[in-house]
Parts: sequence; C-alpha cells; structure tokens
Amino acid sequence: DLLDPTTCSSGVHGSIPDSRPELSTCPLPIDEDSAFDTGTWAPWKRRPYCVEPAQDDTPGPQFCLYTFEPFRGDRGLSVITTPALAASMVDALDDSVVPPKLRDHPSSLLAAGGQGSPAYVIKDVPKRGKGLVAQRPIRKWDVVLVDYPVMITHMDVFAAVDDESRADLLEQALQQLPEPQQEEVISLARSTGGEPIEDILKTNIFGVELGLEIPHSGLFPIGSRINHNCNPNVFWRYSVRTLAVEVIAMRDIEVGEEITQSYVPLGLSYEDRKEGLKNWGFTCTCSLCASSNSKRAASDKHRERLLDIYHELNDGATGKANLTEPTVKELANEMESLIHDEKLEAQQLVYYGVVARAFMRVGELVGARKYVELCEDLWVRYAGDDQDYLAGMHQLRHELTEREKKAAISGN
Ligand SMILES: C[S@@+](CC[C@H](N)C(=O)[O-])C[C@H]1O[C@@H](n2cnc3c(N)ncnc32)[C@H](O)[C@@H]1O
Repeated sequence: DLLDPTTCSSGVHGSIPDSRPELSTCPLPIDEDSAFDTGTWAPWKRRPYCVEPAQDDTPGPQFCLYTFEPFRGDRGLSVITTPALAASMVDALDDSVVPPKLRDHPSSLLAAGGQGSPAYVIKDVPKRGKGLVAQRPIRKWDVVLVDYPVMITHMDVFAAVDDESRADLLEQALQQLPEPQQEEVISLARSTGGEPIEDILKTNIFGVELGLEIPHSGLFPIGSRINHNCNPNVFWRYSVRTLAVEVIAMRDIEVGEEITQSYVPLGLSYEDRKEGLKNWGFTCTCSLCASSNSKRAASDKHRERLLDIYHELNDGATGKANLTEPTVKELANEMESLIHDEKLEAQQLVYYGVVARAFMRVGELVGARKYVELCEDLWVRYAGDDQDYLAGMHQLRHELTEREKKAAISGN
C-alpha cells in the first residue's frame, strides 16, 4: 500500500524498527545521524548523505541522498529527498511491485527472456538533436516504452539548497550510480549552460511525485530523448507505486514518424507555449507555432473560448450560474467542435467530466449518462489500473446512478 509519510515518519530518527513492532511494516526515516547511531541504512546500499536547506525564517527539512544500486535490473537509482519521503518509497524499490504487463514489455530490462525489440529507435533528427522514431507501426493506446528513473530529486532542492551544496549533492548522486548509467546520464542533452549535471537535469527532467503527491523531478534515460511537439502523439503515465513511466500512444504512429510529447500543458496559447518552452532553450517550430500570424491568432481565440466554455459549464455544474438544458447542449456542441479543430482530444476527459456534471445539474440525465461513459472510458485509458486516479470518476458515476434511480421511481 502507498505509505503515508506523515504516519511513517512518526518514529524519531534513530529508532530501531525491532523496538517498534507496530511500525514493522512502515520503514523508518533514515538520515546521517540515525545511520550513524544504528549502523544500518537498509535497504539503501550506502549511508545517506544529507545537507541542510539554506536557512531563512522557517528552516525546512534536511535533504539526503539515497542510492539503491540493484534498482530494476541493476540500473541503479539515486534519490535526493527528505528522510520521510525516502522511507515512503521503499516498497517501490522492489521489482516484485512491477506488474507483469510492465515487466514483460519489449522495452523492459526486467523481461524474463531479456529485453525484446522496442517499437522505437533513438536517432538523430533534424534540428532537434536525438529523438525517438517509430520502427514499427504503433496503434493508439499502445504502450510505446516503459522506463524507470535513474535520478529523482525533490523540487525544493533547486530553490532551498545553496548552489554549492546542491552541486555537491547532484554530483554525488551521479557518482553513486553504476558506471554505465553514469555514462548514459552524461550523454544526455544540455541546453542551459552551467554545471553539467544541473544542466542535464534542467534539460531532461520530467515531473514525478513521491509520497502523497509531493513534487519531484525524475530523470529517465530513454524517455528524456523524446522531443517536444504541440500536437504530440504520446503522453506519459507515471506510477508512484512502481516508479515506472509508461509512454502511451494517443493516436496511431506510422513507421519513421517521430515520437513526440508536449513539454507544456496542452491547450495553451502561442505566447504561453513560448514562455513555458523557454526553460528548454529552443524555439518551438511545431506546425502550430510556425503557422502564419492569422492562423495562430485564430487558434489562440479557439483555445480561449474553450477555457471560457469550461468555466461556464463548471459554474453551471456547481450552481454558481443558472444554466438551462439548451445552453448546456449548445456549449457541449461548441466545445466538441473546438476540441476537434484544435486537435485537443487529449483534453476531452476534463471537458467531458464537466459537461456530465452540468447535464446532471439541469436534470438532463440521458446527456449526463452519455458524457459519464465517454469520460470514464478515457479515464481508464489515461489512468490505467491506478484506482486512486479513478476515484473521482467512480463518485460521479455513483451520483448519476442514484439520480437515475430516483427519476425512475418518480416517473413510475
Ligand atoms: C528532453 S531533451 C529531448 C532529447 C534531445 N533532443 C536529445 O538530443 O537528447 C530536450 C532538448 O531537446 C531539444 N528539443 C526538444 N524538442 C525540440 C523541438 N521541438 N525543437 C527543437 N529542439 C527541441 C532541445 O534542445 C531541448 O532542450
């Protein structure tokens, strides 16, 4: 089960698990002092190395480096995080948590018969350095790649730790990885200048979480070769239970086509995309960004209108505004055509959820049922087997079923 770091950290540093049998299934936080006191830092293979955040009015927690060499086929994993969050991720280090579907994927190093032939090759692509290119046809919803991080870093490390200590932590995190993985990391793209390892992280990291949705960055050796496109053909699904990232096709991809993801949230205007992409040090030349001024302005207008529709429907759904049934229908139709024009199908699940709620509010249960089902199908596709992500969807379906039962009784 997902460990709650607030309960798992209730043991004071230095406690020995055996002395607290009630916590025997809940790994205790380990820092430099407790490692020194107890002489143990299992399951981590090295004694943690910790730094204090730069002092300001409110001193934050320590950040420590933990390395686990046997991670996922001896690729190794270095984690820089708080002792409590490191304790919360111990279960995820074990290969037995990886479901067979991921373990046996052709891109997986854990497959019983060894790594198969993946659906992509990494190669040079014009003007974008290296990239992933399909070497066989990929169908919509196929898992293109399963990848695991070699480094995970708490997001606060970038702001709260002084430059020198951070450089030291990151360098050690790299040095503690097995040599082939060090080389793999060093060969990744750089875009910002400055300390190589920090540049590599800034250019390649992907947002992940540890514990209860605490933001971290993950460095994924293969996934980080995927270039940006505003109209991408894959999305990423990350699991805090396995630390795996699944890269999944959002549409069919032909042989020779580049596999691309969006580095910024979908649906942004041109200026907002440009601003968001500044961090990666390149100018977006995807077909949408490179189109004429008038086309870009039209697209921006569509995207703005889509957001307005979302807010109108949401206000209707929550009772903040009084919408009528014909208005909800009109807004839903307009939304569908804007999503289609802007190729934003990946955002349908967000829009469908709010349409379903707005229909429920005005008592149009047939429309609500249609959108709940469309939305649920998409949630299952995007969230996979992770029931945590599906909880909101199950709640919506339950509310609708109750409303339908009541309507059937009053109709009889
Ligand atoms: C996460 S890496 C992607 C893989 C990288 N191309 C490589 O050679 O390893 C991000 C870097 O790739 C390049 N890049 C990604 N998408 C791009 C695009 N659409 N146009 C130009 N450069 C891009 C930029 O240099 C960016 O800093």
